[in-house]
Amino acid sequence: MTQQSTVFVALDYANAEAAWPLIEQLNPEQCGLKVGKELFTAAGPEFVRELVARDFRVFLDLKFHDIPTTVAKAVRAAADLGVWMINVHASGGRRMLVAARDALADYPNPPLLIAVTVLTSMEASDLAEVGVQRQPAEQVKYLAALAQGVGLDGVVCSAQEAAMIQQECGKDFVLVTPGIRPAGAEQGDQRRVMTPEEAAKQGIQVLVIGRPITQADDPAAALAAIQASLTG
Ligand SMILES: O=C(O)c1cc(=O)[nH]c(=O)n1[C@@H]1O[C@H](COP(=O)(O)O)[C@@H](O)[C@H]1O
Repeated sequence: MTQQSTVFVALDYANAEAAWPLIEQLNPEQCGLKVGKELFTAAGPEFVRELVARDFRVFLDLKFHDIPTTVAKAVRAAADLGVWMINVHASGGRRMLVAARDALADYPNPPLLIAVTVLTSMEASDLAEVGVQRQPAEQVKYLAALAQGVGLDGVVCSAQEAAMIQQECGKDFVLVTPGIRPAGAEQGDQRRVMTPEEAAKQGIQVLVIGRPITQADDPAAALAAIQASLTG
């Protein structure tokens, strides 16, 4: 029996005013919300607290990648907002991941702590340019093993690597997959993509979807159509 997938809408808007019209139409029982670098930088922690107060599960996607002490403190600041999930870059290394994990040790209800493996916008040639000779899937597997070994809750990867990670890390390890594109949707800067239907069939826990929803003429209708396709 595969787990049900939850769609997290990537609120990649310039500011809170631009994001509210869509949020007002969403039901916190039906989807989660992802706040990333653009909106967080513009709208700040108060905006995130407001989403949490409205009972939304919030994925605060700030992809921390810094020295261990800085990341540990940033992780605590994020957890203090009451968000459901946060992320750090696995390539920050073991000591940084341990510091992030330990920073949450005394929280009664800590957010899920997830490691970004290889960004879904990257392909083999992009990795080679930063000195990584492995294929993306191999590098994802390598970093997922590191993250799981340290005790993180899961990883961000592309849906193309989901089956492999489930086999290596077990089905309780949380998979978060951006790069989701309905058939016919524009790929944009994403490189390792999959349709929502295919991703949901694999039992991926969190499907992150941005532009196919936020840039649709009717974003709420686009989300509803995607959700209908997951169960259909
Ligand atoms: O951590 C993320 O959320 C993330 C990791 C990754 O590897 N790729 C990726 O696209 N994301 C985020 O997922 C969202 C994808 O948005 P769309 O490409 O518009 O669906 C963006 O907000 C990205 O910042």
